[in-house]
Amino acid sequence: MNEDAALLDLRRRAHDGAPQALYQLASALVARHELDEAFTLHRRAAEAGLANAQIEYARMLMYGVGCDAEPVRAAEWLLRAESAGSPIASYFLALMSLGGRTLPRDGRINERVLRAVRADYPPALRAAAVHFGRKADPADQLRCLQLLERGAGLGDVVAARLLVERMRRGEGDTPQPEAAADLRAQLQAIGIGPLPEIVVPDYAPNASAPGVLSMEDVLQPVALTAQSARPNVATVDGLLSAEECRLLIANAQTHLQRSRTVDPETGLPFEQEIRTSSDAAFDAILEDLALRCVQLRMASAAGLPLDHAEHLVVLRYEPGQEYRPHRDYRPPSSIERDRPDAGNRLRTICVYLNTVEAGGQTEFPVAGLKVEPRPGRAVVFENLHADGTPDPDSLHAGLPVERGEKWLATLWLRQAPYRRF
Ligand SMILES: O=C(O)CCC(=O)C(=O)O
Ligand SMILES: [Fe+2]
Repeated sequence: MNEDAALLDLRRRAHDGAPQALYQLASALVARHELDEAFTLHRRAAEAGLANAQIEYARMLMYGVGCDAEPVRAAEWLLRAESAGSPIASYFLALMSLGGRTLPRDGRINERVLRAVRADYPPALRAAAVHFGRKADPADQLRCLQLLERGAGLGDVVAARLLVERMRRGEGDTPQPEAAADLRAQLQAIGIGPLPEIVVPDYAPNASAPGVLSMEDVLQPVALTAQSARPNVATVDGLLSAEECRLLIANAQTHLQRSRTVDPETGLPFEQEIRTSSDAAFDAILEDLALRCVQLRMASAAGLPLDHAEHLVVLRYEPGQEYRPHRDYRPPSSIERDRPDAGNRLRTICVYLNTVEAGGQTEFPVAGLKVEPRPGRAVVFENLHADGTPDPDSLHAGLPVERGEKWLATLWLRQAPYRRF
């Protein structure tokens, strides 16, 4: 059956309003980006009590897909699905609660993640694996491996890639080069190549007790080292673990495109020679719990709540590629087009994700400062003066990569909330 005939068939079956048929039709319409109709159909199936539809409807409300974002209503629908027994609803409630805006950060976050882990929901397995992977206790390291294995076994390609790296390197257990090579070959067969070699020598393991899942660990304060007062630049080593760096790269690889910048005249994005990297911008709807945790860690190192952040961007520079001197604050025309209430870009945090063979430093010419890329290291800087006006001294550049490649994760944080949850 071709696509249109399949859709026609779904329409015919949904005609009498059976919730499962409405849900299936709505899901097919989402895949075809026919979002307004999908939204209405998911709502009807949700109202008829179908838990999967309640979750999809809630997700559309959460992210503002096919509608205006209404996180409070999204949470209400998730609570309904959760009380009907859905562990996936619990997972999304945990994801929302961690943001701390729509739902409180209470003791239920971990309980909810655990419920989704026990139900073998792959995104929950992945997030829990990355969490336990940051704990020093050998039992937690083993737990991380087991969770990655479960996820990989259920078809989670990112979990499989993280697992390969651990097995090859003997992270968390003795090295298993043959099993790693087997799994790598399976991934290669579906077109997925190896991740860069990443070691973070100096990251601080999570401080929470061994064996305990404590997702709020990502909010722990970190001590920054001042590098310059004018402009205000600080760094912290080992903010992200090797696994978190790999997670970002693995997620970004499938979404890379040529980087663009904003035209100061029109406020519209365009390609130009100032920025020659490729990047992946993570739309809110691409964000899962593991990615959200990494972003929370970054925002909290930058001293601001995650809801001040624009979308996460992961950049890849190849030899010769660079980001020429620029400032991150945006021209008024561009702010007007994109959430003016959130104000301008107050602060930037960039985390280096891999070892660059040569080049690729972040340079702040006014301070005469060059920050060396090193996996897990973050650089945080102010783009505005204390009174909120643009600080031209915040000029900075990603120097050309000379050898190897450079992967970088950036969050631009606005003066006021930008995200809805
Ligand atoms: O590549 C770098 O080191 C700097 C990146 C940067 O300036 C940005 O993402 O805004
Ligand atoms: Fe920048």
